[in-house]
Amino acid sequence: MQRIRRALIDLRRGEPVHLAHPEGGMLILALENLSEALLARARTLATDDPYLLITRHRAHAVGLENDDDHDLAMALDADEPVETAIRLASDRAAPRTERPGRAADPAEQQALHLARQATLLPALVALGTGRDDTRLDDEIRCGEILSVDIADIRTACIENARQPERISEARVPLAEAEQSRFILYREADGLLEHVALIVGEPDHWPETPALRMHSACLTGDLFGSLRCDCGEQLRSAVGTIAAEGGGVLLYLAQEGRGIGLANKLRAYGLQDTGLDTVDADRLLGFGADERRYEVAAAMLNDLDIHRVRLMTNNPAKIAALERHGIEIAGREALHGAVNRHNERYLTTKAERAGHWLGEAITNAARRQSR
Ligand SMILES: Nc1nc2c(ncn2[C@@H]2O[C@H](COP(=O)(O)OP(=O)(O)OP(=O)(O)O)[C@@H](O)[C@H]2O)c(=O)[nH]1
Ligand SMILES: [Zn+2]
Repeated sequence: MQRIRRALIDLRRGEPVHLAHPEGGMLILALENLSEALLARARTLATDDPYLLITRHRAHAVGLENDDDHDLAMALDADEPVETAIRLASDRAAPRTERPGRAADPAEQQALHLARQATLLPALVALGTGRDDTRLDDEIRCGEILSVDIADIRTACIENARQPERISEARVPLAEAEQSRFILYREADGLLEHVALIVGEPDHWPETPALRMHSACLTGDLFGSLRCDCGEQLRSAVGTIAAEGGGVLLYLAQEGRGIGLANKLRAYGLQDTGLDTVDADRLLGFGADERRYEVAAAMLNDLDIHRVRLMTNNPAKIAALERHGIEIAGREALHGAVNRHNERYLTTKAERAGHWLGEAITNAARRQSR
């Protein structure tokens, strides 16, 4: 797990990472850190030419032929590989291209998974490496290049989700809920931290406590952004939980529906050119919602909470918690105000992600389709 964590950090820092697998290995470079110098360094350690890996979402969004909806491996122009890679995969362009791609193999899919875990753009340049390349072996041995076993990526991800550890806690009176306690959990690889906000005294909670499972939104929660409804939902949830006699709010480090703040801001840029929130994420290479809820369920288990009334408009959250063994005894809606900046975002959530957003949004959607 330590090695996977270092792989994420190396990719984020613009270092090549070696993925070892039985049929040989590959060096991967994060597209968003790609430069002529980085590619030149990788070339000295690899046996094959560089090629590009992109997700099926990106392929679909830019209209590439991809019958079976696979992640794609694509050749790069031999003369200008860096430029072609950036043109084909970055958020700066959405080219139509006839360039043929082949389905990414399982190792390449895991490589893309690593880029997503690192909350980088999910696009990589890969170069095949030989079995007994002394130069590469030397760099790996002296720690210049990290080599991880491809099979370890998925295992590490699963183990991580199962073991968020309770690290510290404190009483923190809040404006909307004076009797509140923060408990901080850290995922096993040491990277992500999530908070459980305990409102009221658990011994005096209603038999089925209210739960708000809230994904981080720096722009909305902290700065009151008008582009979304998150800040209002957060504060109103805390107030409602307190008024109902107590319960819990999980504040999850899943900024931007799991794509990270950097990519959320990229997506906002694309939305300003006319795309909706789902299509913007797809163009960047992400699915409509990249969040997972194993960690949330593990935190609830640790808190000995197994049955809740969930405060959400999102059917996927209910399904995910039930899948992870939490009983949902009821749902409470949670609406923020609609304004001219968030109207389209909320309408898209209702129409494309099936959120139950009530009359205000149905009316807004009707107005937009006129
Ligand atoms: N990718 C992306 N994420 C966004 C955008 N606007 C808001 N978000 C993120 O969407 C998430 C919303 O989280 P929640 O309010 O917990 O979840 P929800 O899916 O809206 O469901 P509810 O429980 O009904 O609120 C946060 O992580 C925000 O950062 C956007 O335009 N693009
Ligand atoms: Zn938000």
